[in-house]
Amino acid sequence: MKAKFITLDGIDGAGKSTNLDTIRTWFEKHQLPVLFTREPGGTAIGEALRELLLNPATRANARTETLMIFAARQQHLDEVIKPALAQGMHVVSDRFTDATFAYQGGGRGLPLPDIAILENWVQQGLQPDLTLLLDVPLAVAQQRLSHNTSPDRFEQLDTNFFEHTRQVYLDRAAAAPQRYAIINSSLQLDAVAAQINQSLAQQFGLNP
Ligand SMILES: Nc1ncnc2c1ncn2[C@@H]1O[C@H](COP(=O)(O)OP(=O)(O)O)[C@@H](O)[C@H]1O
Ligand SMILES: Cc1cn([C@H]2C[C@H](O)[C@@H](COP(=O)(O)OP(=O)(O)O)O2)c(=O)[nH]c1=O
Repeated sequence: MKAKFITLDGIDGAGKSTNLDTIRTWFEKHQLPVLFTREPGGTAIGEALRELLLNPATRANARTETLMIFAARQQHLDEVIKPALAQGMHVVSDRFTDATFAYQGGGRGLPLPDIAILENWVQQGLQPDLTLLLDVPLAVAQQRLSHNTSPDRFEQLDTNFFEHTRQVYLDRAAAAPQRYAIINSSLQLDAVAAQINQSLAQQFGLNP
């Protein structure tokens, strides 16, 4: 079986961290070799850039921020993702380029075609086989994050920012439905897990 590249994305508070366990359990159950990684991050350079990106004291403008994210992504692809896929390991990345279109494009307002230029330059056509898009209305995400006492630089942003972010995710999923599974993440955890398991099973041609 050709190794698959799967990404997990969605606005802050959509439930990515929580549902990573569901994905781990699914791969264990089916005894498939898998590497879990994340963006920004996944390499020493990427984690150092992540620190900068998420630090509320950092004042990168939207273009600087985008270049830092793609710098981290280039290293992540070359050092981690492509070698793992070449060795037959499936890769699950907690966030990938959809987040840049959604946050830097939708949220910060950078033109989406500018982001697509960097995407092409860095990825050279490599795209995820499947993107699990955890979708929740903003009010649900905000309610779920309300206990968070130390929000990072992005989590401090306002409702307007996240409305646009969510909309870009949904637009991208609508434009390429074969690549995306939109997961209704406002449901109870077991119902969210069932949708994720179903999408993974379909991608691999296995039982949920
Ligand atoms: N389906 C769900 N129902 C109720 N609460 C949830 C659900 N999914 C996640 N949560 C809670 O919402 C909060 C944010 O979830 P988290 O997984 O950290 O989101 P993200 O990583 O996408 O920011 C956590 O407190 C988590 O326990
Ligand atoms: C990958 C990526 C992340 N981000 C932002 C979204 C998140 O708010 C933040 C960190 O990601 P996240 O994985 O949500 O971290 P945590 O679960 O620890 O809060 O980085 C972008 O703005 N653009 C990107 O391309």
